[in-house]
Amino acid sequence: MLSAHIIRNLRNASKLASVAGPNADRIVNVKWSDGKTGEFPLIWLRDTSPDAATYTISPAMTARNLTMLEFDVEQKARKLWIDGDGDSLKIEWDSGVLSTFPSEWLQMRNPSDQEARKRRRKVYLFPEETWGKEEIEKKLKRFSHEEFMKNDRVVHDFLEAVCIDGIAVLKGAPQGARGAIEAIGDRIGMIKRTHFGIVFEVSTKADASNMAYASNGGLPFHTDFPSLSHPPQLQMLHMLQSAEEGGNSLFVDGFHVAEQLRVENPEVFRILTTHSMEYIEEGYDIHEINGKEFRFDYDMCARHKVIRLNDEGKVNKIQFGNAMRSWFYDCEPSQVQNVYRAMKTFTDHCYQPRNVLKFRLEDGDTVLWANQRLLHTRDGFKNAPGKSRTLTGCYFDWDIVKSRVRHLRDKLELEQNQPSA
Ligand SMILES: C[N+](C)(C)CCCC(=O)O
Ligand SMILES: O=C(O)CCC(=O)C(=O)O
Ligand SMILES: [Fe+2]
Repeated sequence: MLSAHIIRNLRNASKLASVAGPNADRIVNVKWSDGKTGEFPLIWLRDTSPDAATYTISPAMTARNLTMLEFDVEQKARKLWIDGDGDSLKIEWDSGVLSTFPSEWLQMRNPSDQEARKRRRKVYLFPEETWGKEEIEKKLKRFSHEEFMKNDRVVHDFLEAVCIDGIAVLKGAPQGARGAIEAIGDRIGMIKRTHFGIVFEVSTKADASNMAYASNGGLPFHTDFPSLSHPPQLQMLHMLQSAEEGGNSLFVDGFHVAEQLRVENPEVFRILTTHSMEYIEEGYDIHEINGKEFRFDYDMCARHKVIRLNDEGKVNKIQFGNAMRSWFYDCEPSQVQNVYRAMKTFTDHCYQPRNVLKFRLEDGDTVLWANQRLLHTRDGFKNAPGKSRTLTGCYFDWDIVKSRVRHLRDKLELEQNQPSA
């Protein structure tokens, strides 16, 4: 949908000066009065034409009517011209459809403008930099829980920080009151349910279903649920009752550690990016669903590389958890020793003081982070008499979190907003 922000820009857009083509490559050349130029593929102009024959646009949906089965990708235009004193490009197609492309519409989508393409790529909200201790201590964003609950701009800024820095904090929810996770979850959109329920509670329990529930001991750095082939992409924890001593939260940017290893220890980097580790998680968890106690039995098994690279060779996922790591190494026995050396070096890097962010969640504080980027843990703790350290938590997936950021950019008319159809 065109937001008011875009409509306002439309009025300020510079005028179209001329149109030429299509040429032999079926490119239409456009010039603006300020000297800017644009190369627009003719078939793309037909396909994206902002009109009711091409798109169904209603308040609840924008969707293309054209089907690829029927779409003639060789179709031609009868006539192209600049209309309304340079306000728009008009194209009359052989089929009879008439398209109108406002000047600003073309400028924002100009396929030959590198700036426009760069701007567009930001829509994926990928992190641009990794961090070590010093960087994150300077830039870690903290917002008031109360402001988050009532101010959409704070929701946007908080979630944007989580996308870019991989972590952000909400301070000062009502102390000792349950329901913060649910309330924040509603404000974000949709919690991701796992075999530990919608909202889980971290406290020391009998018949613990997880190491975090088993004792007041510290835990090793891990990402949650390497046992799943699609582990939750984000994790949130809220401190209900902090420990008397210890129980600090520790985080490390796994992307940063991976980049260090790429430079400082290429052989370890090679092993961790090529050798899959297997993780198993067998047991059951009892949690509440719809007010009733619910037991879920599971036998999870998945394999991941500790460091996963995307097609361009950039680090894009980290999975590691020693508690669930299995006995199976799908390689020649002679390679196993080096796999262990690599895991050990990776873990040593995670614990290097230059990499670790450590802070204490006070009662009423919440932290949200990227579970496929950061590794996290807590240190050991001692409870005050009768006061058992308790956190509540849940998971999210990026699609929901990023959708919320984009939606708010549109709703609040923020400058980062991008057009849809
Ligand atoms: C936090 N909790 C217990 C719900 C899940 C932890 C998953 C893991 O240990 O990988
Ligand atoms: O106890 C904590 O602070 C964190 C435990 C943990 O690793 C988790 O909940 O995933
Ligand atoms: Fe965890």
